[in-house]
Amino acid sequence: MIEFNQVEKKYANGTIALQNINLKIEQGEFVAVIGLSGAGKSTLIRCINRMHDITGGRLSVDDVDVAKLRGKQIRRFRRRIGMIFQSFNLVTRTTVIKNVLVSFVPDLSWWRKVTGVFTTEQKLKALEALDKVGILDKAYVRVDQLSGGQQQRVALARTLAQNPDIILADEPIASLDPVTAKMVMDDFKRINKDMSISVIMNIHHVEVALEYADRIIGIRKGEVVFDGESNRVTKQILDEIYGGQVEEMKSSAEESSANVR
Ligand SMILES: Nc1ncnc2c1ncn2[C@@H]1O[C@H](COP(=O)(O)OP(=O)(O)OP(=O)(O)O)[C@@H](O)[C@H]1O
Repeated sequence: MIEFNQVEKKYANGTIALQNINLKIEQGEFVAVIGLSGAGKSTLIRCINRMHDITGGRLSVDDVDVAKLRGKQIRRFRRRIGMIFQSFNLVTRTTVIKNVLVSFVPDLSWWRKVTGVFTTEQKLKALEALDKVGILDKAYVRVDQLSGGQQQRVALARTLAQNPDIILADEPIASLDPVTAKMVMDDFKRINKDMSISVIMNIHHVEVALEYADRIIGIRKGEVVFDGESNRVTKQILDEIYGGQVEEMKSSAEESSANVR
């Protein structure tokens, strides 16, 4: 379980990005974090794996106080938490399978690190992860020959290969067209349900968030203003989260999906 207890995050320049955050996220939940740009969504999910240090309160993952982890402990802790970014973060000039195998580098003996020789078991695990996201046939294709959606699936496979308990996803579909975005969201949903991996996703597309996530956390100016099941989210709640800008956002989203078509 991920637990935020009166968490605060103040950046060095004095910006208070999060305050009074109290949340409990059980293993296996699919949570979407929504809110306006600058509301604190990225900060919230990046505190979970210590990409950002909190400045107040307590944040724990399975009773481990995240702020107290040091050196090797942080690296070990992060092995349990996959991270997916909008920009995929892949090495595009090499093959898909090599990108997935990267997740095993921390486990390699020093000579394997130097020679870049992976074990047969690791190669099989990498192929298995690619199969789980439906791109096994692309294993030996160079990443720069894949579409954006396929690249995001490679990133997802790389994360799956590390066998995580939690996947943090920071705007994973922001640079994808609506059809591809849906396929990637289907992957997240399947992984969440079949493997009981918690998914905590920061997402701008409200309709997608409501369709896929079981739980919505609405953030406004660094504070949680809504926390509940997706099917409880009303227009009034969205107005509270987005400060009455929902209609405006919907029409600009419709415009951009019309452009894609
Ligand atoms: N490294 C940083 N240093 C100082 N302030 C920061 C830093 N990162 C973010 N902030 C500020 O913290 C607040 C929350 O930012 P954050 O990126 O978490 O918002 P967000 O909801 O994810 O926004 P977006 O949807 O645009 O990504 C904003 O006011 C932002 O300007």
